Amino acid sequence: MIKAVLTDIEGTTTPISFVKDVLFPYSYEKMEEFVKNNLQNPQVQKIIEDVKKEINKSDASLEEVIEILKSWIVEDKKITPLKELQGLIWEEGYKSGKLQGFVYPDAYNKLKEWFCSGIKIFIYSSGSVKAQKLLFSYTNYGDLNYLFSGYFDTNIGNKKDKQSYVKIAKEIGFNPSEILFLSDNSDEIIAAASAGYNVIRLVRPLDAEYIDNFPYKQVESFDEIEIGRL
Ligand SMILES: CSCCC(=O)C(=O)COP(=O)(O)O
Ligand SMILES: [Mg+2]
Repeated sequence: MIKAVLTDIEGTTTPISFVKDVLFPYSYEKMEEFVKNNLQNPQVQKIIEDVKKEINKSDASLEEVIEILKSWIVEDKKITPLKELQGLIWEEGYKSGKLQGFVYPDAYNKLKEWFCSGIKIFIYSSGSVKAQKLLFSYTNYGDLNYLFSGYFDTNIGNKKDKQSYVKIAKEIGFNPSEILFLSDNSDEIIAAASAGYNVIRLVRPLDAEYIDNFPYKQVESFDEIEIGRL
């Protein structure tokens, strides 16, 4: 019996285009100014040090660090210090009204239905926990954070790594067989399934295609998910 849902964001609750065409360009354009204006912020200082560690170059200049961060955005690298920094940059965008999170209507309706029936809902995204909370604070349906019992990002591990799902199950206190994981990414689906989760792959028509002979269920919308039937 499913008692908890763990869901991805990009390509699952939210269109890929919102992340790639709105959030990423915003962080790219603001990166240099934000880092230079926030050099006294201990979080930014730690992020800069983490980037230097990641590239194995302890004497990298600030300019080099900024260029690396920007190149990671272009390459859609899911590297933790970049994701942490993007969360800080997007905060100003959401708070000023320049950014508004988007959640698909079917995802909103189904998440609300599950929440009302006592299913615990958790988020697992490569975006930082701060970025996740911001996106769901400022959506087309208002603040949706009341729906969620917890949030996970790459600090718990890579989304394509089975161990990340093992750790999340332990942390949220459910057996993997009681959890349904939702994502558009087939590698993430396979990793979660190998940890014993129930899984469904989202195939949003504008974002993805059905994979032939994929061994797990694939759906276009949350409307097609009936938890009681799994
Ligand atoms: C939390 S909003 C930003 C999403 C993001 O930065 C990202 O890389 C999306 O990855 P996901 O794991 O949600 O597919
Ligand atoms: Mg995704």
